[in-house]
Amino acid sequence: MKQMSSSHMDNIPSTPGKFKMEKSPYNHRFRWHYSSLAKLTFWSFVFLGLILVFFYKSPSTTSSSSIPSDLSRRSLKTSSWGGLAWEKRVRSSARIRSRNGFSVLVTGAAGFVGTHVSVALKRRGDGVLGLDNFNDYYDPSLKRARQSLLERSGIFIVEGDINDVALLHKLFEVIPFTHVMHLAAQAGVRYAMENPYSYVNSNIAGFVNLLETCKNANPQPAIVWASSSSVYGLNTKVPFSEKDRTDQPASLYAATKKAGEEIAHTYNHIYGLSLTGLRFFTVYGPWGRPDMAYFFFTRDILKGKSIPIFEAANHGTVARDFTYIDDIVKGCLGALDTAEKSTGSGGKKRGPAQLRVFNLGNTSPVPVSDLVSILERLLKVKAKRLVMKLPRNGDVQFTHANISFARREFGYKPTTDLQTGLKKFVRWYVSYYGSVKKSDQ
Ligand SMILES: O=C(O)[C@H]1O[C@H](OP(=O)(O)OP(=O)(O)OC[C@H]2O[C@@H](n3ccc(=O)[nH]c3=O)[C@H](O)[C@@H]2O)[C@H](O)[C@@H](O)[C@H]1O
Repeated sequence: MKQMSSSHMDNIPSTPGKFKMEKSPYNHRFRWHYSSLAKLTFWSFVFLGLILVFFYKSPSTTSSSSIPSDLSRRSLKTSSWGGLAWEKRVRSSARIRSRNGFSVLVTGAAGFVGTHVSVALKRRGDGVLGLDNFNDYYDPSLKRARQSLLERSGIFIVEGDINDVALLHKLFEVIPFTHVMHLAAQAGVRYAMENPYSYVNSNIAGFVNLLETCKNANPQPAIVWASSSSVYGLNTKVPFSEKDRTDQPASLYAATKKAGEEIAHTYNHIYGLSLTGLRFFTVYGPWGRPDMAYFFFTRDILKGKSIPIFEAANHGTVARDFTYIDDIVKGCLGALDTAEKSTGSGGKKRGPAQLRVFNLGNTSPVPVSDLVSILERLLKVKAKRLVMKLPRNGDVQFTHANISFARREFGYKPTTDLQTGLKKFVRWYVSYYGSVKKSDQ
């Protein structure tokens, strides 16, 4: 904004050079007054124009957030909320319909995990309100389709951003949420090299905004949020345990999730917020993310395009502990159900509060080349494999979860193997995108 106004001002020729002296002093005075008036009018218009431009460009006139425009370019632009009808929809969506049910704010509700978790919560009678900015990191029409799915279950998704402080404040003013399921994030390991600020904006600034609102809320909600298996970074000891070091992230994505875990510690320590971080291990399934390998491999195999399969040095196997979405949903609900209440109120801590981190994985890593073989069988199409060296852009060679902690705390027990889960994914993929030709996402 500042830049715009100064460059605009630089383009206006300076008036003294243009000022033509008149012989008569009266004339002169008249000309001077006339000129001053014209100048005053002119600058008033410029000023008014700048104000108008500011309000037009501003994402929400009620927002007190001051995120630089490049950081918020994919996030705040869709914000539209407020009004009586809007409030009515919010209340109806968040209404609890079962005894001892929760009222849960689900951020990232139009996302892959967010959609599945929201439906599961609603189904058992909890009140669910979604929040999503519908950004275009991947095809927003898939997010809209998920939104329609949620609407059919009576779940309203507020269109807005976790960086919109005024919006978050308003939501907590309307609904005294008992829980927040925080799944809004900038995901994807490799994209962090392309758009690093998006990770800082969503995974750090957005998370802090949310925690600020939660800490001031009365009552404070308990928060369960999505961390990532990527925090184990370059660790070589497997399976990964929550007790292992997490100080050598291999991507900015991982670093922002790790930062989230430290930030969670701080808000728990200072304000008594109950916080549970879930380290998801490569979640896949129907309604999944098109930026993930299993998803775009399916698309490209069907199209007859070659697919890049990474391998480590000396033909080393690259493998992931792929975890099916239904197992992840069970883990999310288990974490919510065992989350203790926050202990603070109105921004003040009243006692120690719960702080937890859990691995949610499948406990059986599968090489990426085996994933491709399963897809080939399910799709009945031979893949054009292009074996490539694992790029040095954030990928790690291997992930494997130790889940004993989640099993002990809330009986987490994944039951879907990759073959079964991919079968369900492929069935969904074909029904959603129709024929091969139409699968042009
Ligand atoms: O557990 C997590 O915390 C993360 O999981 C997911 O990251 P990843 O495990 O890296 O998933 P994904 O990209 O599907 O690659 C899968 C495999 O295919 C390999 N891979 C990938 C691309 C390619 O072109 N070729 C290839 O072989 C690749 O080397 C890898 O071995 C989420 O995206 C991330 O948001 C985060 O949630």
